[in-house]
Amino acid sequence: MDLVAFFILIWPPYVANGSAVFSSRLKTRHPLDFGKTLWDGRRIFGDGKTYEGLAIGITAGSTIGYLPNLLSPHITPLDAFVLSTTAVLGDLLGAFIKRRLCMPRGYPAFPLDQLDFLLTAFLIYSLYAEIPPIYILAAVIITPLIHRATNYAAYVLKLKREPW
Ligand SMILES: CC(C)=CCC/C(C)=C/CC/C(C)=C/CC/C(C)=C/COC[C@@H](COP(=O)(O)O)OC/C=C(\C)CC/C=C(\C)CC/C=C(\C)CCC=C(C)C
Ligand SMILES: Nc1ccn([C@@H]2O[C@H](COP(=O)(O)OP(=O)(O)OP(=O)(O)O)[C@@H](O)[C@H]2O)c(=O)n1
Ligand SMILES: [Mg+2]
Repeated sequence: MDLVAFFILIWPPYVANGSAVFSSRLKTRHPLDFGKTLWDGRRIFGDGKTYEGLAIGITAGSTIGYLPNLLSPHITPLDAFVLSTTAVLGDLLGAFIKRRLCMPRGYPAFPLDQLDFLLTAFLIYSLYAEIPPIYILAAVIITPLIHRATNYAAYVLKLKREPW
């Protein structure tokens, strides 16, 4: 397993998902679903998914997420954009599923919260590029542990309302 290639692949989705929480510091935010509910009376995505979070996640993931390639080129800027955009969309899909399961915003849903963004990014990326299966296995094992640590850090920094 090429550890550098592995890191370079998971970094754009990590940055995209991790940086979206910085939107919580903004004065005004706009929910992606405009507050609308579906047939079940539940919000489409909920207040935790905003245009601002989406924009920060895609921008940071495509830029900061690409930076390691300046030292060791493995993926293109377009790849970093695809991996970041699909990561934030995967997080959105996770929220959509949680709302359909009647879980309120912030309710813990293991392993959906931990893996929705990464597996969505990997799935879409693998439609046009190859991801070694061992990378997927390694990512599925380490990401929930890192997610726990980063979410706790985000909670301490008052970026998140829950420590999970
Ligand atoms: C590396 C190992 C083994 C452990 C990490 C230990 C640790 C405590 C790291 C702390 C990193 C840190 C200082 C984080 C600051 C707070 C922060 C931004 C947390 C982001 O976490 C939020 C969480 C939301 O997830 P959810 O929506 O699913 O609930 O995102 C989880 C993110 C990941 C699992 C990916 C891992 C993310 C990182 C390693 C850091 C993300 C990088 C950035 C945010 C880049 C900085 C961006 C800007 C705009 C400055
Ligand atoms: N597209 C996004 C993603 C995240 N966030 C911000 O980042 C925080 C943490 O994201 P996450 O943990 O995914 O949201 P939750 O509040 O846990 O909500 P959900 O139950 O819908 O996942 C959100 O509360 C929100 O402030 C955002 O504004 N827009
Ligand atoms: Mg969450």
